[in-house]
Parts: sequence; structure tokens; C-alpha cells
Amino acid sequence: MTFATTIAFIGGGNMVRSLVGGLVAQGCDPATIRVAEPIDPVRESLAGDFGIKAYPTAAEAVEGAHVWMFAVKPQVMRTVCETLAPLAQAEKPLVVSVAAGISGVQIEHWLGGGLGVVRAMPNTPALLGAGATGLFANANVDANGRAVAEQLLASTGPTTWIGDEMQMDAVTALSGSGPAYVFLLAEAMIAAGEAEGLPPDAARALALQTVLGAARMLTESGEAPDELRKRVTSPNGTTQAALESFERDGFRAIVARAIHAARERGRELSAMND
Ligand SMILES: NC(=O)C1=CN([C@@H]2O[C@H](COP(=O)(O)OP(=O)(O)OC[C@H]3O[C@@H](n4cnc5c(N)ncnc54)[C@H](OP(=O)(O)O)[C@@H]3O)[C@@H](O)[C@H]2O)C=CC1
Ligand SMILES: O=C(O)[C@@H]1CCC=N1
Repeated sequence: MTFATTIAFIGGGNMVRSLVGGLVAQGCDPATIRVAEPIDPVRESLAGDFGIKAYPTAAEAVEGAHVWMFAVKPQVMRTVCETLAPLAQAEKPLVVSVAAGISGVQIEHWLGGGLGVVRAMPNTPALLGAGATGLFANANVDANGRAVAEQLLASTGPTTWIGDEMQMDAVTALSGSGPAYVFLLAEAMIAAGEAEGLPPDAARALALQTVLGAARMLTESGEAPDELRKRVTSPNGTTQAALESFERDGFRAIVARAIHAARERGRELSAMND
């Protein structure tokens, strides 16, 4: 993929490593990517691993960039935006933010107003081109801005536009945080396999390939998750015993409560940084 637009990432942490890795792997020219990251070893490793330009301060990275991608912690978004407001007003970039909870209205206000702001909620499988991203654009973003934001995120996996910004907290709770839920399930399966007497290496190899194989069936077979589940479940067999144990223990309610807690935390992050 060619991507002529210059993009400056503000913050060079876990999410940006995944996004930059995904972009470069998809053929995006590293010369068009800049990152601002204050931590020396983190900045140097991003520059070394991906051949991008990395700067210690945001002001250096954003100057002249078409897209400013904010990827700092939600708790510092206000300070970072307010510091960059004069430059944003002079340059009028397309602003993209991946910060959980922080609204487009807040970001535009902190940057001085009158700017197109796209909220993007990617996830870390972006590193492998297997990310999932929800997108929301404020009213100042024109068709070209939407196309640029979509092209940028689509190079790391499928994108979904969300019409109501209130739903971005649910996107964050489902797919933004979602990889961690799958990793937790994998951890629990490995530990359970070991508890049942398997050697650690065998438990790990079997659990990880099972997660991969099941994920591929979910995405490649075209079958609904419940249909795939039923095909594993022989009447009165081992899977039925496990699934009945999950249902008795309230598995679905546990998942629903966890995703609700994540969504509520997104709302809190917005309110506490207002
Ligand atoms: N991790 C994930 O899976 C996802 C994260 N997000 C969102 O992405 C954002 C970043 O998350 P994540 O990458 O995990 O966080 P990290 O803490 O790993 O990365 C943020 C980085 O930004 C640095 N930073 C702080 N202030 C500035 C500044 N003024 N200029 C430039 N860089 C600065 C931080 O340094 P220091 O540590 O010194 O403060 C840190 O290295 C968050 O808002 C999060 O909600 C969205 C989707 C998924
Ligand atoms: O945990 C967080 O707050 C961020 C947002 C989504 C994934 N990580």
C-alpha cells in the first residue's frame, strides 16, 4: 500500500507499536511516519525497528504532518492537546485519537476548536494486520478526511464506522480491550491443562493452537459461533460436561459484566478529564 499522507503519532507506546508495525508491514513508506515519544529506549526502538522518524517532543513530530494521531493515555490527553493548540490552529491537521473514553468534543475544544476529529478504537492485533477498528468522525471531517482516516486504519485490519459517538465506549469495551479477554482465556486454559497433569510445553502448544484454530473457524467458515460450538459438543460427551459447568458458573453473565465494566470505565475517563 502507498500512503502519501504524513502521519505523526503522539505517544509511542504499546498501541502505536502495533499500528506502526501494521502500517509498515502493509507497505506504508516509513518516511511518512513520525512518532513523538519521551522515553529514550522506547523511541529508539521504534525508530530502529521500523525505520521511522522518532522525536522526543510532540511539537517536533507534528510540524507539517497532515494527520496528528493522539495515542497518549487518556489522563494526559487534555494537557497534551492544550500544549499543541496554537500549532493545531495554525496547521489545521486532521486529528485522529485512539484514547479510550475521551470524546471528540473534548479533543476539539482542547485544541482550540474548528478541527476535524476522528476517534478510532483499534486493537493490538493491528501489528499482524489482524486488528479491528471502530471509527467515529465529528461534523468537521469531510469525505476526504474520512477516507484518509479509514485508509490509515484499514491497513491494520477491518474498520467499522460508528454513527453515534456514545457507542465508542462499547466498541472500546468489546474490541479495543477484547484481545486481553482472549489472552486471559488462553492463560486459564494453559493453567488448567497443567493442573490436569499435562507438561507445561504441551499445555501451551495445545491451548494456543486451539485458540488459533477456533478463531480461524469463526472468521473463515461463515458459520455462526453457536453452530460451530454445537458441532464440537457430542451428546453426553466431554464438551457438554464442560459447557454445562460454564453455564452453571454464569460464564455469559461474567463476560457481560466485564464488558459493561470496561464501557463504564470509558465513560469515567471522559468525565474525570473534562
Ligand atoms: N493498548 C491497547 O491495546 C489500546 C490502547 N488504546 C489507547 O491508546 C492510548 C495509548 O495506549 P498504550 O499505547 O497502551 O499506552 P502506553 O502508556 O504504552 O503509551 C503511551 C506513551 O505515550 C507517552 N507520552 C506521554 N506523554 C507524551 C507526550 N506529551 N508526547 C508524546 N508521548 C507521550 C508515554 O510516556 P510515559 O509512559 O512516560 O507517560 C507512553 O510511552 C491510550 O489512550 C489507550 O486508551 C486504544 C486501543 C487499544
Ligand atoms: O485498557 C485500556 O484502557 C486501553 C483501551 C483499549 C485497550 N486498552
